[in-house]
Amino acid sequence: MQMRFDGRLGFPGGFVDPQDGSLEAGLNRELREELGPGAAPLNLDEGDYLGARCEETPQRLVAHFYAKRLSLEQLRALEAGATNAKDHGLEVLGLVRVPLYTLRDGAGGLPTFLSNSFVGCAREQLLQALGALGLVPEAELRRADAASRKGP
Ligand SMILES: O=c1[nH]cnc2c1ncn2[C@@H]1O[C@H](COP(=O)(O)OP(=O)(O)O)[C@@H](O)[C@H]1O
Repeated sequence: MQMRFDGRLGFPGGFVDPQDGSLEAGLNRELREELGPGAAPLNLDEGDYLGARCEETPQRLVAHFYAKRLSLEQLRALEAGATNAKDHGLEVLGLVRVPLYTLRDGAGGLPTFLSNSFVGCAREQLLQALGALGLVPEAELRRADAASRKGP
């Protein structure tokens, strides 16, 4: 995920421009702007689509969500290039890895990460992506979600 200019966590992405031609073209343009030219090989397509959520506040919008599983080498290359991205230091303050585990105290790791502030529906999107990509078992996701709502 990324730390945004407003101090909240969110996903790389943004508004589609009329010139983009398609949702995926807009998404891939935004990824290059926020993650740098290293994002070009990612080339997300319709097969990576996970669904849409609607938002009424602070503005009415439909948030389309895509997720793609990367190899560790691909992730490292992205991270290494991200500080050269056009938006780095402006809209994007840095990339963050998400802890995919829960520590023995039942709170450290994913539950504590989920207690951060997220923009829009990004928290729900994160849980959806971790399940859909098979990165965290569904039962563990539900436990982490519940533990993070309980607080310290
Ligand atoms: O990662 C995300 N997941 C879901 N919604 C998001 C995410 N990032 C931004 N949004 C939503 O998109 C809208 C615009 O976001 P942003 O603040 O980045 O654009 P802006 O700079 O044009 O205001 C906000 O309503 C926000 O809730």
